[in-house]
Amino acid sequence: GTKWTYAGPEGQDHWDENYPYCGGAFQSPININSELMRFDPTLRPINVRNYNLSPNEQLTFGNNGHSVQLSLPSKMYISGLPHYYSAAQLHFHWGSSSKPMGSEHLVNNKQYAAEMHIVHYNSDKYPNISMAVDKSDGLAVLGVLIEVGEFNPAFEQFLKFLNGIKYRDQKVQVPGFNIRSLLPTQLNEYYRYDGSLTTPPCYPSVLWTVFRNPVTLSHEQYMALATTLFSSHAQDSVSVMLNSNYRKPQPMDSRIVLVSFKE
Ligand SMILES: NS(=O)(=O)c1cc(-c2ccccc2)cc(-c2ccccc2)c1
Ligand SMILES: [Zn+2]
Repeated sequence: GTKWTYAGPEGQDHWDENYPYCGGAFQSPININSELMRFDPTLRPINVRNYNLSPNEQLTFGNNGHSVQLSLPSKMYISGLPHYYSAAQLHFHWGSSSKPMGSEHLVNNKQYAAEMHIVHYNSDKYPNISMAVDKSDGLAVLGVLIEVGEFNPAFEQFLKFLNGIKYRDQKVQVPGFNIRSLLPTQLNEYYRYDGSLTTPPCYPSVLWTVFRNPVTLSHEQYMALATTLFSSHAQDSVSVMLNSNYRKPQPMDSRIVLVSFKE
């Protein structure tokens, strides 16, 4: 597709000029506001399956110019949702060194330092993610809010490779590890709503699950994520830093947020 950025002439306020869904309904992210929450006792804990990957498995960790993403094998899946959803990839959104606030979802107007998304597709109905990405019941994304605090050894298992993917389209292979260790302890406490991809083409195809409890990165880990990467290619004459890669909160329209916990 055409180029898009988070700021400037191809920035998020212009995405709808080339990607009409970005100006449509059911967009993500949102500000998850207490007034719009409704407790739903039917919301089951999220079950993650085959997330404990062997170190013999190699995962591709790459800089796609808009984020860093880790490819995930489709044998990983989640249940406890209306369908089984198989994993495809995980990636991040973050702020900058001067502004350590770059999460996409806000909770009662609080923006966190960063956010991790684990993208899954409805493998009951679609053979692969490309067939699922633009279907209303196609995707399920797990959102994990990230705040600066304790050092996180789980994240270190791939953050230590960041220097190998400083520039756009660079990739490295990283040994598999337990992806469950990236998630918060309680997978039974989360926010649920119908939304979209938070990047172009913004298809309204995502069943969002944002966990209530954040995980932490140390200040050094956060700064590594926020200051190492470029959105430009290694050979480009002009280097462009990759940071503040988050979309602003979108209109709720008639949506409410279902909540799996009482208080
Ligand atoms: N933020 S997100 O979860 O809505 C998201 C999902 C997918 C996605 C990926 C595969 C299949 C289907 C959807 C890709 C991105 C993305 C992030 C940075 C750069 C380009 C694309 C972002
Ligand atoms: Zn994302």
